[in-house]
Amino acid sequence: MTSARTASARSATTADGSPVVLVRDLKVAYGDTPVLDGVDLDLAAGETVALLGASGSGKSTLMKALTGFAPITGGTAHVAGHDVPNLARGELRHLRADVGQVFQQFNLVPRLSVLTNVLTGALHAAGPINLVGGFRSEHRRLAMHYLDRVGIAHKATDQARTLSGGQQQRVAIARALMQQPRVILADEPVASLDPRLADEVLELLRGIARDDGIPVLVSLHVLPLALTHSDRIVGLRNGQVLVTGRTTALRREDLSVLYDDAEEAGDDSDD
Ligand SMILES: Nc1ncnc2c1ncn2[C@@H]1O[C@H](COP(=O)(O)OP(=O)(O)OP(=O)(O)O)[C@@H](O)[C@H]1O
Repeated sequence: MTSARTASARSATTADGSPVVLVRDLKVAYGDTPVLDGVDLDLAAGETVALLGASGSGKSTLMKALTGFAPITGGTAHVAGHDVPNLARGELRHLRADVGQVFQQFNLVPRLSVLTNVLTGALHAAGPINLVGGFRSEHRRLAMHYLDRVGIAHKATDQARTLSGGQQQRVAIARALMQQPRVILADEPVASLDPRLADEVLELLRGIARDDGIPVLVSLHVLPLALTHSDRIVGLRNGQVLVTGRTTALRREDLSVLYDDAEEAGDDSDD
């Protein structure tokens, strides 16, 4: 039987010290249509990498490819020690247990308590058999620890549906942490939040990367948010990496090539 692991983050580098995520020349195609065409990506312990690109550039597909949900047709992708393109079907569960995911829609169960929602994160690793007899006390302690980590322990017994969007996203992040992931992939995690809450949630994710050592890949539509809340930026255009570099070395103008034919890359305010 699987028992709750300790609250400390597991190593965010592989045994030889290489990045947790190492992608080279990755290609993804749906049928005859290429969607990713030669993408390179590294994610190392402690860093937050913002993934930018116009709608349809391939951001979600890249995230899906890293968790075995997109058809990889070439290149290599190592994620938390898993050789993604060559995984046997039964190994996918282990890959997905090592990858915490956060989405635009928080995907909480509205009528369940905040605590129970977080506890479901443990199922990724433990499997449904551990539902029999309910969650163990170690899991409950761990869930409270992570609720405290995201600043929302006082809401533990409230129904998830009663929380604000920003609070719900914090619960979703706590649920991802409950997996004790080796990496977090956050696909447009603040697209439904107002600018102040977006800042808070992105700082929370960055703090988790920095303080807990779990690298975060976060896709964003809004350039100023990426420039404020990331250590590095990877910019996709038509399935290729067009811009990449340390965030402090990039200016908004450097990134405009990602959006030349697209809508305005966005601002971080609604006005
Ligand atoms: N299951 C699928 N079958 C066929 N084509 C797909 C599939 N999923 C995505 N695509 C195509 O792949 C391209 C990249 O889509 P993707 O969702 O990765 O872009 P994105 O950068 O995440 O866009 P957005 O910012 O709008 O979410 C698009 O042209 C899309 O139509």
